[in-house]
Amino acid sequence: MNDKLLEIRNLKTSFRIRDDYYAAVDDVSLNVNKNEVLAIVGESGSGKSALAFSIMGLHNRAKMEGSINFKGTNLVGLAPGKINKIRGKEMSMIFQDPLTALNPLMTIEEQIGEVIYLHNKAISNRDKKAKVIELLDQVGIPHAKYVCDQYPHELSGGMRQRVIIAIAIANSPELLIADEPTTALDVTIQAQILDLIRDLKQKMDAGIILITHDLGVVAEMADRVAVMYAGEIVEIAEVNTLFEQPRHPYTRSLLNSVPNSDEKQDKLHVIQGIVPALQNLPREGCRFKTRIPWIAESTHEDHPELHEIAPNHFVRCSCYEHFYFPDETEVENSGLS
Ligand SMILES: Nc1ncnc2c1ncn2[C@@H]1O[C@H](COP(=O)(O)OP(=O)(O)OP(=O)(O)O)[C@@H](O)[C@H]1O
Repeated sequence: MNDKLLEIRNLKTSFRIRDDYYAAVDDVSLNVNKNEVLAIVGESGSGKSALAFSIMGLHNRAKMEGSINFKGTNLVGLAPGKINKIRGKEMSMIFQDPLTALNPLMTIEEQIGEVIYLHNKAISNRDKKAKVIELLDQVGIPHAKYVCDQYPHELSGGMRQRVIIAIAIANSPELLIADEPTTALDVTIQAQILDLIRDLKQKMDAGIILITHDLGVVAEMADRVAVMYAGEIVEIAEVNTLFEQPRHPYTRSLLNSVPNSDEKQDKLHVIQGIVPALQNLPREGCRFKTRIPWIAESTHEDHPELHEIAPNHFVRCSCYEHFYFPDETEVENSGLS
């Protein structure tokens, strides 16, 4: 049986800034299988949302190259009419911020009902309402009939996020993209929402792309993890491998930034700096080079590629073989402190 749902090859998504195009997603290749959670992690600005929006066909003016094969159809360059038929039905997205994703002027029933109707115009009002109530029940919203007539501002943050999830799963999508689905929520609600997503994966056999800053969530939810830096995937591996044997300097830095790490206290835990702005990204050589200047130039590849260093474990650039966390003198000497 072929479990492959999504196959992305050499995807490059570029935005026009003034007179030029700059890639926010660069040479990304990955697969997502049915009944699998692929987590995508990386700092702010690394291109996670740009990748998610590329898959969903939501970038109106970006230039897209490469391919996004979803169940045998290449979505890159697909006519808007065709992608609209897929989006919201076969693939859907849980957005970061429930307040901006919901229409403040429509009731909950109208919003969920609209998505159901869009992909099934023959449905009767009665069946549509029954389906809305069933979905609200499914995402754990109590008093579903009453909530149907409420507006988004009348619900708590956790309840609004559940509505967003109800909308995303209304047509039983095979691929679900969740972009920071729990960032705005408190810890208890967060756990409930994650349970819900896990449930969807199992019950609907869905493939899930989970974008998050939270490595605790990754450890709990993901089957595989892709680490993005400056638009590129720098490491991709099964979740246990990634946590137990991280190889790329950036992955090692991300993991060391988790409190209570076991790494020795006399070493710097976190690599300084931030992802450069899109126009200033280094486009030649190893993009992480400037953040680890104590590592010899000669250890980087001129054209870093992803290498399969063990089955299903890919790392970009050979610098990982020579990487170590520096002591403070080395950082001072390198001018980074
Ligand atoms: N529509 C756009 N036009 C121009 N630049 C954009 C656009 N969308 C994103 N970018 C730029 O692309 C880069 C990647 O942004 P993206 O939002 O994908 O990062 P991210 O990893 O999702 O960050 P966050 O975790 O903060 O959401 C950033 O430099 C961002 O400024």
